[in-house]
Amino acid sequence: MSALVKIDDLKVHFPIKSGLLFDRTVGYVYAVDGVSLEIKKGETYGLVGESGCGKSTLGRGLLRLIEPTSGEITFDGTDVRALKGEQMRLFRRRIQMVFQDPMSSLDPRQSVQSLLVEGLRAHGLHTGRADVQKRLRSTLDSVGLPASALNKYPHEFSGGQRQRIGIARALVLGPELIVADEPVSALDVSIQAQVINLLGDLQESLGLTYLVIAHDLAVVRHISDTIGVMYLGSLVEEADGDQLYERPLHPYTRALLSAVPIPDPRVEDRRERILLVGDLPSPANPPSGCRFRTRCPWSQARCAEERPELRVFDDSGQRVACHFAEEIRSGDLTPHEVRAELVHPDSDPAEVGAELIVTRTDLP
Ligand SMILES: Nc1ncnc2c1ncn2[C@@H]1O[C@H](COP(=O)(O)OP(=O)(O)OP(=O)(O)O)[C@@H](O)[C@H]1O
Repeated sequence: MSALVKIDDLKVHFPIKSGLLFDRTVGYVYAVDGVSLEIKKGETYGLVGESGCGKSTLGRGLLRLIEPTSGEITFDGTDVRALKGEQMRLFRRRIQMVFQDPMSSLDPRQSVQSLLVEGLRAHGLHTGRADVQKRLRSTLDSVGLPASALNKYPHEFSGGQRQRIGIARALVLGPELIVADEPVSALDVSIQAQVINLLGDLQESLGLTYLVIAHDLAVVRHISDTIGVMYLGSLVEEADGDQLYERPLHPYTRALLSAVPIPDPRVEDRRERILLVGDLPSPANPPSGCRFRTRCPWSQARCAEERPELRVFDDSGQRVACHFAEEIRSGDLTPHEVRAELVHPDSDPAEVGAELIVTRTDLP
């Protein structure tokens, strides 16, 4: 499969302004700080990480809703950062966004028909009443809503149905890539699966490519061909979906995975548990070297001095940005704190003084 999207060393730095007229730049928020990745045609790329790590900024930077500071973005062979005027408008039609909270992204005063027509009009696709009606009905049908929904308003629908309208609004323009930013995190768990299945069905029938942004690894697991893990503006690991779960290499990925509950108590009791304590450092003042080192139980002097590159780990194609991924995996490097007794599921994390706690029950 060829790459539909190529992002190379993308940086999005927001200036921090000060002074009476806010005319003095006193620093930067390094929201995205050198991310490179590729999204293949027809695949789903899941981007995960804690709140504030730069996922949404990356998605918006890709669409140039936020102007990147530096780096390259190629979409279907076109240099996105060089696009202007009409070319930019055409490009925007090819990529659409689906947002987290359908209620706040849909204007409550507009009927579904008017919400869908708005996009068509903005892109000059509002040609002929009969054609438009046909297009709207078939789009609604593809997201599992009846044609009668056209004359209703967002508040008349349930949360899951509203997200279907959000998806219809993106689809009506016939995009190739959909950037879905936390598409199900505002929905009840029972409804989440329905929306995720719908996204999967649409991908199959329409050949869509997705960038799905989520803070929850459980959400991206079932739909992602490739998963990228972000931490403080950087990609720390990237792998095929299954591979990432079977063999997480980066300490941060291991911590994220250990927070996902496993329904089987026999597995749940035995597995590795890494509790991340402490807040995400400020992206305005990131740690030197490896951004994760201040919360990493395996950090060494080198981690403060040298920022690890996202490098290919072995011929599986898995990539990891950690100087010591091999040593951690083989067990040659032991974590600083082993406080197994305190990470029993009933223990209160507030009692735990250590920065990070690791049990090593099922490590190699
Ligand atoms: N327009 C902006 N101006 C200044 N700082 C910003 C702006 N947008 C985002 N940031 C900062 O950039 C960092 C990354 O934010 P971003 O929203 O991309 O993270 P995220 O991982 O998507 O988190 P969330 O899931 O909470 O949206 C945060 O520290 C945020 O405060």
